[in-house]
Amino acid sequence: MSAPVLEATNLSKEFPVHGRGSRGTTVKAVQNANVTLHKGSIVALVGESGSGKTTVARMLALAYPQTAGTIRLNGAEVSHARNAERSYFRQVQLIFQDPFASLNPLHKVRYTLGRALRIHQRGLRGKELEEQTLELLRKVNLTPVEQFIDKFPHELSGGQRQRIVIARALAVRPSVLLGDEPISMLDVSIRLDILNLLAKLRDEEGLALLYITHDIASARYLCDTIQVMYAGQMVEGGPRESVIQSPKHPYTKLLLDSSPDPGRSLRSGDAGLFDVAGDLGEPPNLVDPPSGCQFHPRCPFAMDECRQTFPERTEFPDGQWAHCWLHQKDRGHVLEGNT
Ligand SMILES: Nc1ncnc2c1ncn2[C@@H]1O[C@H](COP(=O)(O)OP(=O)(O)OP(=O)(O)O)[C@@H](O)[C@H]1O
Repeated sequence: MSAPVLEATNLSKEFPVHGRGSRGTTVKAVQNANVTLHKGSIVALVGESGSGKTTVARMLALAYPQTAGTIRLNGAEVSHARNAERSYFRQVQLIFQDPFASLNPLHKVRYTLGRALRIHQRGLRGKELEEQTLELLRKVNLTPVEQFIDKFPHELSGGQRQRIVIARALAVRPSVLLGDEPISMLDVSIRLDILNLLAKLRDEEGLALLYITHDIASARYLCDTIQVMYAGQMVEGGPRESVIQSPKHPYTKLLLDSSPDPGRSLRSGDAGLFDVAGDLGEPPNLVDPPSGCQFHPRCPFAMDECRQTFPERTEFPDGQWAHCWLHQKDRGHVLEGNT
């Protein structure tokens, strides 16, 4: 495999808690997270609400400084010198959940995209600017392009707005897209179209993508690699089918069991698709998280070790890995079956 485009190692984030009596208290939002993104490949970061996915994305986008850990873009550690940051911001683009909030309601598509294009190509104007704007609209499948270029955000549907947000990100020719739940606020009927667009951008533009979701079925549909987060800790990861067919962490198994059948065809148009069903129970309080593996209070297989120490990473032959004491204790077989 080619060298990583973006690589984060042992990233941690603690947020200070404000208020009376909370001096020195922090929310341990992310602990020792590793993410590696390659050109032409999509990694899913899957976990329930509050597991730290957005915080990881924001650290990767330099929107939050990390408490610990390193980020490397094309092998070079991220420097906070102003010029270096500017180049980083161009190469790493973040796409949010809500396409309406991401667009200025007073600006037409032509202005929004033109402005982004000129960030990368300062002298761009006139016919060339128009041509490149139209080309961006084609790339995100908003055709016939003439119908869209002079629209305001409120004249577009949610899916069309998210395509404009993606086109604006592409305008600066990034190498990495970070999509934070990019389909979760869209109508079910168009979610698949946006996932297909992201897949096309991976294949045709060679982008490296991080796809953040609470829904493992959409991760399976889109992504090459899946990583699972629980309460700020990365608990499992690996090639998509290995993680889905043979989860190595009890939390991944719970997510799969609570999800609408991830094996069901996404072409079925099932309205419930991409929404986690079932009761996953309460995630822990990250101000005072459980010791050891944070999943242990909910884990049917919890042992003494789980309460004491977060387990080392166990590697499996096909690139799958997990942090779970079951494997350290040769008890991984208890996870087999029923997924
Ligand atoms: N700015 C902040 N200040 C304090 N705590 C924060 C801040 N941002 C996030 N947190 C806390 O960090 C933890 C992780 O939050 P985060 O938003 O990263 O999770 P998430 O998996 O993206 O969830 P969601 O899908 O709901 O956005 C949560 O406990 C959250 O309350």
